[in-house]
Amino acid sequence: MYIQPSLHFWTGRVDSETDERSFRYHQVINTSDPCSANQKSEKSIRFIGFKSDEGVRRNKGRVGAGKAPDEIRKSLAKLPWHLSASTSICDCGDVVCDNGKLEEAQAELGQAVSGIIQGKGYPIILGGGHETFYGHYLGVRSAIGEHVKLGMINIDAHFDLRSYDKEPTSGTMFKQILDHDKNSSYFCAGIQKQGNTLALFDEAKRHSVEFILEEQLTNKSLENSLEKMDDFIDKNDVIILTLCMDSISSAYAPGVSAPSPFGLAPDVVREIIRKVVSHPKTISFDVSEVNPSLDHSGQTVLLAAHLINEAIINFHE
Ligand SMILES: N=CN[C@@H](CCC(=O)O)C(=O)O
Ligand SMILES: [Mn+2]
Ligand SMILES: [Mn+2]
Repeated sequence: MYIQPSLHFWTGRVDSETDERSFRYHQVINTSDPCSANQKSEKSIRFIGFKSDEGVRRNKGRVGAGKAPDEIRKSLAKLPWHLSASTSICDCGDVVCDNGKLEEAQAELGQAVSGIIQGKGYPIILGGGHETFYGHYLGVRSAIGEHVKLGMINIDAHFDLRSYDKEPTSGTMFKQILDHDKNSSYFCAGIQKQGNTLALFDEAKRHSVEFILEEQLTNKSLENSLEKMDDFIDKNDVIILTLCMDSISSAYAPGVSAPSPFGLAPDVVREIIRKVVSHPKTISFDVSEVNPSLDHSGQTVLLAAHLINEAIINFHE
């Protein structure tokens, strides 16, 4: 079910009502229909929420991620706005997963994402469990057509290549896509041996997945990893980015279904995001797996908001 956008959660401190250089997100954000054509702005960032944790429930995880979009909005609202007036930012509302109908909700998210891209906007999807990514993908594929080479970059502790024979979950999206879409390819940064069985590593090999282990993604060896990502970007026509918040160390991101004691440091994730979104081939970004009900003092929500802010500041810059 689609819910119209509202400015209800976009509130915060007002340093000035007239000086644009003092503005925060809540003072610049508008609402928009996902399918409305873009206004005159050079760059149009559009949020769409995906209120679902049905994929996590089916994957036997800890539910609560469906509550993340509004919490992330509340945190983002308060951040200073660093872009010029030529960038517009709109909230396009939410898609809600009702009565466990995940496949319908993913299709609906796909329609919203596709509408945003066709209107020349850049979708930033506020998940939701990581099943958000399947809807994200559906929308992008529908907007770009089936023949375009699509590179999917996932920052995650997990491959999410599980079998969907029984049903799709938050752990199956990449297998669902790679099994059917021969023009898509997959790069995963932050993979953990603790988070994936040997069988999942075999599955990754079968699908020619490129990946970097979490232990290889330290500040010291980041350059090398970023070069590998560059090579992946070069091989594709369009890039989409997804961040599974459980890729980040549980010291910084405790509010997730599957926490990672050996997860990535936030500044490493920030560098990867900067690198990927600054590339002109990148057209969309989602942040998934924030679970506000498991969070400590909202720190995972706040970190997600700060990383989204980084993506917005660096988009095609
Ligand atoms: N999106 C998360 N997927 C992980 C969850 C792992 C877990 O719950 O332990 C996966 O299926 O591997
Ligand atoms: Mn994960
Ligand atoms: Mn995941």
